Amino acid sequence: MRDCCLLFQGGTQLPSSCLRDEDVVALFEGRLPVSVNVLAHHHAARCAACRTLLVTLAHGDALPSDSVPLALLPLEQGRRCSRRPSVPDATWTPPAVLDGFRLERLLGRGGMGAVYLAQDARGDRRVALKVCVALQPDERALASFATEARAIARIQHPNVVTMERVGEVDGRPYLVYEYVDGKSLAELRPPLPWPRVLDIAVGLAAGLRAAHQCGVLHRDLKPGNAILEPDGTVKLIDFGLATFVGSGGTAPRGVREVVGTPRYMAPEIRMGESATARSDLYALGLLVFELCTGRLPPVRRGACAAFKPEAGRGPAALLTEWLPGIDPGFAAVIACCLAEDPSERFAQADVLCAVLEHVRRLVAFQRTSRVFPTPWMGAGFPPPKDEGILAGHNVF
Ligand SMILES: Nc1ncnc2c1ncn2[C@@H]1O[C@H](COP(=O)(O)OP(=O)(O)OP(=O)(O)O)[C@@H](O)[C@H]1O
Repeated sequence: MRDCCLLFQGGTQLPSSCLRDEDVVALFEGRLPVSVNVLAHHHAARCAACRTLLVTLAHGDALPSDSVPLALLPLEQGRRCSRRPSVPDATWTPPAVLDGFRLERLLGRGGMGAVYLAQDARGDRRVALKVCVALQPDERALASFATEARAIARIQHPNVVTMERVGEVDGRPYLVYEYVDGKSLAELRPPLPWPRVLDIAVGLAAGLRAAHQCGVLHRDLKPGNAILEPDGTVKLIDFGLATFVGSGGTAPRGVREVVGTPRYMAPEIRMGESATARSDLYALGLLVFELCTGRLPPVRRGACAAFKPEAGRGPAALLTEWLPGIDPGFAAVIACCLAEDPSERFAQADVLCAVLEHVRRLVAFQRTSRVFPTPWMGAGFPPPKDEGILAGHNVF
């Protein structure tokens, strides 16, 4: 039995004792005001008992009997959270030391905040710290920080950035993540060799699979929101526009909302439909197509302002035309993600992930078979020297 709680009496003081069960339930049901939500996470960051409880509940292992299932939480009803605001002109400058973290340099700045490379309080580890730098943080920015904290706290996976702490300074929320020492996919110069992109695609799909299995839709997958480490591991970041899905796999619908980055939005999202796992898979398909070819498939605007592929030239045909050496299985998988009709895409990220892994195994097998000839290989050996998985491409 945990102690009684001072946290929500007034909601402004820093919590000094543990979260009550009803407060934890309210937190997961999205009923806590954003400012109190931040305080709760702040407390949990320092309290092992509450952190364990939150993480356990977030993974759906043990729900209090009177709570609704996590998968049914009505989190964003009524909130209009369309696009991110553009970077504000006048911004707040954080102090050199923020809540014990020494800020070393700016890593990136987006619509919701600035991300710094920082040293943790003991000075022995580097972290990435995102802080809201708007002069007057509005409800949308605060909601984005709270959403990101809740989303990433649920997911523990090597292809998703890890959240280490949530806090608030001068009324501004901040988030502390593991520092991913690599390049965002937006910093790479496509086209990349397609076997390399196949590896990246497997990592992205595995990260999405982990998120979807925890009931989280990313809704803003794009090159700037994935970081590639030198060893080839890719990690999803920036869950500020995420949402939480019901058992049907569809985001709850409040007001009509168009969420995401227009360039990578699925056609149904452009038309105001709710996000699903399949809309995340569409964004993944576009991203992978762009990495392979250096451009997006040509589109024409349809009557409903949805993007439609040019007649007769679907993504698979374009990929094989632009990249004659691409594995046809890989091209078909990308094309399936890019189907205009969501029902023609893979139903779930785990299916996509399994298919991509299968394609990668086949491609590797074909290449090793050619390197190590067997009697049934016939006259085509040796194969032409080309790029490939075995050649160990390095995009850095
Ligand atoms: N954990 C991390 N490790 C290393 N770099 C990071 C990390 N998180 C973010 N960054 C860097 O900071 C940049 C901005 O991060 P992020 O996308 O989370 O901010 P944002 O304000 O939500 O941006 P946007 O509005 O463009 O999506 C990223 O593109 C990346 O370069």
